[in-house]
Amino acid sequence: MENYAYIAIGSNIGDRFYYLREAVKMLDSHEHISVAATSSIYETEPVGYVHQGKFLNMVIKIYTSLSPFALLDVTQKIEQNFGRKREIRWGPRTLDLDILLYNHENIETEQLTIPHPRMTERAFVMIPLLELNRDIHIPNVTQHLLCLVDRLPDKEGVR
Ligand SMILES: Nc1nc2nc(S)n(CCO)c2c(=O)[nH]1
Repeated sequence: MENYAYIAIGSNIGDRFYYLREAVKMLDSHEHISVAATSSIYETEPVGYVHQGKFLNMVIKIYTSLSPFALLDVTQKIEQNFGRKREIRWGPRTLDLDILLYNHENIETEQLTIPHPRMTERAFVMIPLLELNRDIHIPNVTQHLLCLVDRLPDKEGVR
């Protein structure tokens, strides 16, 4: 299992704890995936489409020999297994699995964008993620911040 990935898990319908626990169990029981770490479970106010119930959110770290697209296929099958219907795009769902990071890779296709495009705007993702790894490197995000810093005019020491 030479690759690692971080996956965000959310649910805001039905037995939310059950859906989160089962999703982790199903991922860990996959022959090409092993769950290395799980964050605490957070209850969070819905963002985006606010007329819906509170979510339970968590983030897990996995090791996998699957490619990012094969991993996406597994996560989508698990969502479907729990009756995930993408009726309202931002609407309520029994289970949501989002691949946040896959090694240090940048992937941009119709089906899959990694790092997840909205992850840094979402406390319900960033808090559990930082709980697992406070030194997380988010490709193409931290570099923007670094290049901003580079743009500051040279200053002698401020002291
Ligand atoms: N708090 C919270 N709000 C959300 N809005 C959407 S869409 N989602 C689904 C994640 O894509 C969530 C979520 O998981 N948690």
